[in-house]
Amino acid sequence: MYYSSIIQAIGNTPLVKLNKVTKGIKGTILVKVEYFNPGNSVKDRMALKMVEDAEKAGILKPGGTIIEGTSGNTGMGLALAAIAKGYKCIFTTTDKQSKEKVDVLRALGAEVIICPTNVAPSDPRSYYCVAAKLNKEIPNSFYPNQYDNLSNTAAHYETTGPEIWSQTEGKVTHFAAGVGTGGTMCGVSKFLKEKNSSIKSIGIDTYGSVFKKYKETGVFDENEIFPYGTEGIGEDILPKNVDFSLIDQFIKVTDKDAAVMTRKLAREEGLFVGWSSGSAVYGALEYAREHFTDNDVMVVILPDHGTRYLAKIYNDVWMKDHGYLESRSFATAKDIIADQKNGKLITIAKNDKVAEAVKILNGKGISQIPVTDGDTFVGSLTDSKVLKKLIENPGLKDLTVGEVMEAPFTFVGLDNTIDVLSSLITKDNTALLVRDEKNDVRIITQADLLSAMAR
Ligand SMILES: N[C@@H](CCSC[C@H](N)C(=O)O)C(=O)O
Repeated sequence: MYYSSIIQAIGNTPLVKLNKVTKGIKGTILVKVEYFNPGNSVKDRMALKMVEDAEKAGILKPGGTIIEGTSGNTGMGLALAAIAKGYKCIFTTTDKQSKEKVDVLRALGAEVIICPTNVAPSDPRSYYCVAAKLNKEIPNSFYPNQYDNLSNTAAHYETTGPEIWSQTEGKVTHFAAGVGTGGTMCGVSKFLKEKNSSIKSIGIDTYGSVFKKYKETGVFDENEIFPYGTEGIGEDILPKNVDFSLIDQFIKVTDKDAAVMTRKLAREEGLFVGWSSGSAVYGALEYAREHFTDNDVMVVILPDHGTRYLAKIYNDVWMKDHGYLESRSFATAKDIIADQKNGKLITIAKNDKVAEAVKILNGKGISQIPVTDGDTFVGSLTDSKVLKKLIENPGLKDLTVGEVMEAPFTFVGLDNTIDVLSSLITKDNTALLVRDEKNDVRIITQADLLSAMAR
């Protein structure tokens, strides 16, 4: 048996269990290793579909030129489709993307124009605008526009989703993927949720991108936008392929946590993957650590291959220059809880009275307390906020904790370093929770961080 062209080898990628980085986490975490596609990324699937749908619609004609704005991987997929079908390619990309990606695009015969990263999407210099302008100027050209072209979502609805369903024999309970154009996330989620509506979808976002805030508030907040390093996920626009109703929640992952996890995937699991794979696994494990039972099965998409990041995250000098590999060792959450005198977590039940909570806060000399409902952490109380509310309304003490509580404290990983932990403590999130090696939940407060820094 043989394929008549390399593009027929797209899809049917393997599903592999994670064994080491999941230590202490319940359930099963499986990764779909998309670098097995011929262009070494998940984007081959949608690139081929966008080209074939355009051909069917008569938008892409023989001898035509494909013009696309890409962080690299979609370009690779389009270039393969173009070679198989006889089209030319011009890609615009940004100056933050790795040199290896640009080199591969050029090796596949494409023309590549590098545009500035730090300009607004509507700026004529942006890679979106330059691609759109070239499309207007060049006769017989086709601009797929992967962000708003729904063939992108359809490709994953037709291929990636069904593969995951059959590879897990319908046992998948959760799906996690980085969100950039939104096509992978939403195509797979749509398919899986149609099969079993209780399947949860976790979108992985970056700091500097608008998705998480938009999902939680419905507001497109420009203050969320700033330059970030992670390539291929996160956005400063709302692509039409992102259907927020198909994504149950977003988790943001820092560039550093993603980079460090990517290297762990290579060294501990033998998965030589790209930077956004680290984001996806880091975020997925954060979710699983907090929510999973033994029966849960999560599938996480690993979008691309490590060769694209050899000069970046797989290079120790680059990692140190970016503060991702510390030459001096920073304390981690694990060190901080090991130094706590009394490790036992004090909690209050959601149905207890506020008066009882105040008694515990005073009696134990603590400033904040997590609120539970059975085994679940559903909220939090902080002494200064409770005091302020009681001054405004003394009758509040007879209400239940559930009626006055704030959002639950954020869960962190045992290996999070003090710099990451301190960035997560804010006036709205005054403490952090972490599961220790025995799976008991422990609390880390600002006072713990201060004493760790003093040491
Ligand atoms: N804004 C992102 C890229 C979004 S998705 C693009 C896609 N992965 C591609 O291969 O073209 C970034 O900052 O990288």
